[in-house]
Amino acid sequence: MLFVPSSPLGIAVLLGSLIAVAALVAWLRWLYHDPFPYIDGPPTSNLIFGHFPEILREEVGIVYHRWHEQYGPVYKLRGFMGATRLIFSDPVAVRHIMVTRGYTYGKHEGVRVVFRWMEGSKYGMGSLEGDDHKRVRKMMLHTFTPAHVRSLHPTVREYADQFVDVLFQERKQAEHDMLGYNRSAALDVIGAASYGYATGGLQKKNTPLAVALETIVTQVSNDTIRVPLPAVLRAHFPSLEWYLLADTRLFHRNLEKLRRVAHEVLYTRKKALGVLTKEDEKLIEGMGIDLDSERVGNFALGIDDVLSIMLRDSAMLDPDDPDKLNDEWILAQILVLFWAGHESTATSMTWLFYELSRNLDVQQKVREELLGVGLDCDVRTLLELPYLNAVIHESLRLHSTSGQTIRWSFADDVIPLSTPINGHKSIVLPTGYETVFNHSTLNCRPEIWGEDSFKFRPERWIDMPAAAKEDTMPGWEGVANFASGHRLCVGAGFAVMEIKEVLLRLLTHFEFSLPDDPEERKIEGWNRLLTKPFVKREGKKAAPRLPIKITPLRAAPVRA
Ligand code: HEM
Repeated sequence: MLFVPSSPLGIAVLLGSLIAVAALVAWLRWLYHDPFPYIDGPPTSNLIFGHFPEILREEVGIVYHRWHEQYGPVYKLRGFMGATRLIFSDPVAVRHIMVTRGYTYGKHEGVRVVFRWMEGSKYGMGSLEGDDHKRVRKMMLHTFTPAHVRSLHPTVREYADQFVDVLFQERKQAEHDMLGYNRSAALDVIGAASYGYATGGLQKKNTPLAVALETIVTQVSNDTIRVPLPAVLRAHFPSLEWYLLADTRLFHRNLEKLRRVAHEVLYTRKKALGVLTKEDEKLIEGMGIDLDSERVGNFALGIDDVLSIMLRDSAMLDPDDPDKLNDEWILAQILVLFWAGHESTATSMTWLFYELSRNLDVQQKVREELLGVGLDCDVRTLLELPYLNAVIHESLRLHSTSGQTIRWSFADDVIPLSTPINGHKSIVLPTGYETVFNHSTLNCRPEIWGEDSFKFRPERWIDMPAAAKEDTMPGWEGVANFASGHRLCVGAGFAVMEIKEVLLRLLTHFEFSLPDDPEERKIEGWNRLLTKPFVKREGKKAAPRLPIKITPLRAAPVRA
């Protein structure tokens, strides 16, 4: 039986003893447990947190570049309590782990916990592994084929037009927060394209849905910007999940808002498709959901939004077909799409506007290409514009919003290497080790992109160096941002189409430049679940934002 002291002294003695035992375990592990003595790595003296404090001290990615330069494509770091983690940028090793060995590597339970929190259940794609992940992914891939993505283009165009209108309405402001606009736009787009749900974010910022999403992001990511204790505890003691959020009630309230929206869109669709059951009707009544609400009224049968395809696919399967997903599963994927489909696109788009505002010559060059095809250009033409493509790839290369991919070994394995390390042609990796792929390191390897690999120079994608053409690093079109293998982002094509359409409309109407105040121009990238821009003088605990000056280049369009 656990002895729980009641006096303050007793509690202090208990805590002190626990810390002493933890430190002893860490120290012993540190001294005696290193399965990779032939692999180098930077020293650290932090027994409990290993290299975490050093990683969090500098802007995202910086320290990894230094270590990569010093220790090469494979090195080791220490994690919590002396655990060893391996960092890879060797293409053969990365391909083996991310692509070839598939589900031998996956997400650590502590990471899956966070996905389960945010996706509101255990069925969301982000937290699934193995066969469960396979069947949901199969369904998702079917909804994001290139042809279907192109068919969603008119919806994206509608919101890109709204974006232009909002910027004209607010043009008198001296400065605009580009991150805020992009978030609203991306949320509107994903809501409409996925479920015909009008989130209304562009027209009325801070809608309850947007606020709920933002509050959850801030809550979940707050622990990773201070000392990494809660994040580390979560990773090692996932069963403590609810105790590790500062305000679980607030979290729950916001999650309920998201789940309610998910129910609204699911049952509106089911009604429209004629597959609403008696049980569904009871549930809707119990939740007080109005299926004829204006927000979801956008939908009409025949619009192939993502959810309709999921429901139709599922309806066609036999009840005992293992690929058939019941409502609980589909509800979870609705939340997955809200998360996966808006924050990452909005943040990537924001970094792109940052680069274009710092590089006005590039902005002008891409504007001329866009003016050349005109606002009515069809989606295929838009997707093939070479300079637009180069600009987006270059910004993604320099700014990976997800920062890194971490995979945990679920079984013993032997990892091949392209270049031996201290005579070892491969690494014997036991079960239960963390392998880390820092996107920025993978994207900016000087051996692939040359000495100026940290510079924004879109032309490098037009006249690609031979090493880049021959590069075998897995990823999406030469960048690591969208992960790879069986977890490659299913929405990458959609995200890029959306960014292209937004650029087409925004750059042909406005010029974007850095603010006049030099202090407002100093931007840093810190982790807030994703790598977001922060104004340097406000620090990394402030709200992320990107101040930008917007100047109209022509009169506001008159809409019919
Ligand atoms: C520039 C924008 C985007 C970036 C950088 C991005 C990045 C990523 C990354 C790194 C992953 C892998 C996460 C992991 O390892 O678990 C991922 C997965 C995913 N993304 Fe994206 N994403 C973007 C846009 C989108 C959009 C617009 C959608 C939907 C329309 C989307 C849907 C998904 C889904 C469903 C997954 C889960 C895939 C799986 O687990 O198999 N993403 N994304």
